[in-house]
Amino acid sequence: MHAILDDIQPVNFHAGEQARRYLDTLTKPPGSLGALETLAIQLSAITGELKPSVIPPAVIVFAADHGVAAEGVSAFPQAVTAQMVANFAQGGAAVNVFARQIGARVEVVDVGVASDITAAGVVNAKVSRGTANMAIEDAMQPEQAAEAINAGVVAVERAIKAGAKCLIVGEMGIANTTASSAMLAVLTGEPVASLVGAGTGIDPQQLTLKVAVIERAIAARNADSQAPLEVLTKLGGLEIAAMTGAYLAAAAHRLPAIVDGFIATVAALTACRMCPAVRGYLIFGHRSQEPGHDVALRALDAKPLLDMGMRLGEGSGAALAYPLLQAATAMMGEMATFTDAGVSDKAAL
Ligand SMILES: Cc1cc2ncn([C@H]3O[C@H](COP(=O)(O)O)[C@@H](O)[C@H]3O)c2cc1C
Ligand SMILES: O=C(O)c1cccnc1
Repeated sequence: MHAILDDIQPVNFHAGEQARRYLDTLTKPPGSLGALETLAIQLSAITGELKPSVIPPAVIVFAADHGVAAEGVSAFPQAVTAQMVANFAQGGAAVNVFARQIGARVEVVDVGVASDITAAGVVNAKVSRGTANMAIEDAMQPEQAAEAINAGVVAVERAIKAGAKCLIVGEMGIANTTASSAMLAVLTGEPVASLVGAGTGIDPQQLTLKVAVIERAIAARNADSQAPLEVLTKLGGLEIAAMTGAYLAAAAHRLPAIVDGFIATVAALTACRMCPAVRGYLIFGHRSQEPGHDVALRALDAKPLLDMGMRLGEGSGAALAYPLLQAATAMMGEMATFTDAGVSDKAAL
């Protein structure tokens, strides 16, 4: 993991500036394509290329279970994690559908599902059978968190070898909004009640219990808010650690990564706290309805591309946003310049 941190360089500011200047030579009023222009500049800064490609995208879903599910913090039983892994493997989940739309394969990586996974095609990188219950003990041991981070790094490097030019990571893990909320409260210092949401759809009574469980876990684990790895280890999850590793690897390999919803953004915040240069490689796909997502986005000074009222995870919102990146790169690659098209620019009037 230290090796990957050493490999991360800031995005190429100079390449971004070149893209900004080139955009104003294209046949449109300067700045008229708005956020698409900002996106094109960022993609040039990430890749160092004036006309980069984001094709093909890779979708990787990390799955793991959470000991804290035993506290009754989710609307669904823990067994759903493994059942959804089988569904991903069969191509039937929302993220499979959206991945097919964008021409991406979905790789499913088991980093810590609590039961044996028999579904074909699932990558076995199981670190343990779920985390420990953070209300009672540290969710992970430091070596487990490191192993899960490394599973994320390895998965991204596998995707790059297969030709990936853009990364979308998602997650599946019943009770992972509880783990993410606990991490976020410690990392930002915001009150737990201000960022906890309904996750899979718990009722108000269960929500009160969820807040209490998280507050109890935070007090008992006593993680140092300035030590992101410790926060991840004591309060996080194996799939959240793998996602953190995936964002670190994307940055190290200068690969644009589209961040999904609440859980993904907490992993992204963790990666950025570990290495602030990661931030430049991240594009935020959508705004989740989970209240903590706004807190996490603010902590990263991030503005998501889409606002669809979604609250699913799996990488679904990031996959939906991907065509906007394609549009940004196509604009750079295919639009005529004022000179090429013989269109008068403002300066020529
Ligand atoms: C069928 C089903 C499919 C899902 N796909 C993603 N999640 C999402 O819901 C879970 C987090 O919510 P909580 O913390 O309330 O358990 C995660 O697994 C997340 O990816 C799902 C949840 C369910 C039930
Ligand atoms: O935004 C998310 O990632 C999310 C929200 C609720 C449940 N699962 C995931």
